[in-house]
Amino acid sequence: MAVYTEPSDDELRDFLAEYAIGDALSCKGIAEGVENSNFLLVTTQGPFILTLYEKRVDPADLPFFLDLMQHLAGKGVGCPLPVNGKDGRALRTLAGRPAAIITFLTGMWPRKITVEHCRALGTALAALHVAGADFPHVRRNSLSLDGWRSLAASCVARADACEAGLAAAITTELAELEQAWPSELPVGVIHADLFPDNVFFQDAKLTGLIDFYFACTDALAYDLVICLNAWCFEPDGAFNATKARALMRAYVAVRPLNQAELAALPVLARGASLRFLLTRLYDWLNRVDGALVRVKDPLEYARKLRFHRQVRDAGEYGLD
Ligand SMILES: Nc1ncnc2c1ncn2[C@@H]1O[C@H](COP(=O)(O)OP(=O)(O)O)[C@@H](O)[C@H]1O
Ligand SMILES: N[C@@H](CCOP(=O)(O)O)C(=O)O
Repeated sequence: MAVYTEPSDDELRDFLAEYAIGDALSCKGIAEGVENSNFLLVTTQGPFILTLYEKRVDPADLPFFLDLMQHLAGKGVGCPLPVNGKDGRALRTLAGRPAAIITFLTGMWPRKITVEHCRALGTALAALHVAGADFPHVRRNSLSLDGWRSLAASCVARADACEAGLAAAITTELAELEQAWPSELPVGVIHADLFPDNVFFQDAKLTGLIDFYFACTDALAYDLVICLNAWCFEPDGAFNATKARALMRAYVAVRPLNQAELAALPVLARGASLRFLLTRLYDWLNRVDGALVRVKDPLEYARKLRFHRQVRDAGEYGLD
């Protein structure tokens, strides 16, 4: 559950008075998510999502995220739309945090991932990359090598409290990725956090994508391996080659990978594992007292990292 900031009734009333979205009927904290405080706001015009942006979101990046949703929705990608206030602005302040209201997306995220979900995801991810090709803004990925370096520096001294040997594993991996990280791959807008809880389905049909608050400009194939990690491993940690093949093949049917991208997949997958290992480890080591949030398991990503370290080529992910 993620509610870090709870606006008072007065703050909420004054905030909603800036919008023409009907009268508020209820506003309840949402029992999901990790990064921001989210509320289901129901007005006489229907449901909306109210988000207060928290620690990992730089307020200067918010126009990028909100414009991106607008751009993608305009190209037919299912995603929420920012709601403008009476003054035409989507972004304002609530309870001392940057805040926005976005439209409510119907559907549910899948609790039990199937091969069909992975196939639909591959198609949707490629469509997102194609639709983002002419998005005019650029946002550097703050959670790539530079970000991993500083996260690792702030975590390694205490990492072995999570698992013996974790500090050494992180240090070794980071040093190797510094050498091997590819720099010549096709880049564009990536979602960068397309986990199952950010993809909605209704009756087995993918209805849309949410949570664009890590979106940035980076290697498109990196986005694909983030999904590979998040969707193609079983709860017991086993890699599911059938799900991987479905995801990968659906993606390349819309946006083929070039030879450099194919060759880079195992290294990119290691980077994607280290990225989520480090943010989870940071959150695990710095748990916020009293926050309604479920801290995710860093070791899940330590195990995925170990898996990718022994992968030789993209064939093992279902691509020849
Ligand atoms: N536009 C939306 N439509 C419907 N539900 C949403 C929408 N945005 C967020 N949610 C709900 O809020 C939850 C948390 O949102 P998310 O953006 O993933 O939060 P966080 O950025 O904190 O991880 C989602 O799992 C979903 O239940
Ligand atoms: N997906 C990340 C955490 C970010 O949470 P989300 O609710 O924004 O998807 C992880 O699993 O570590």
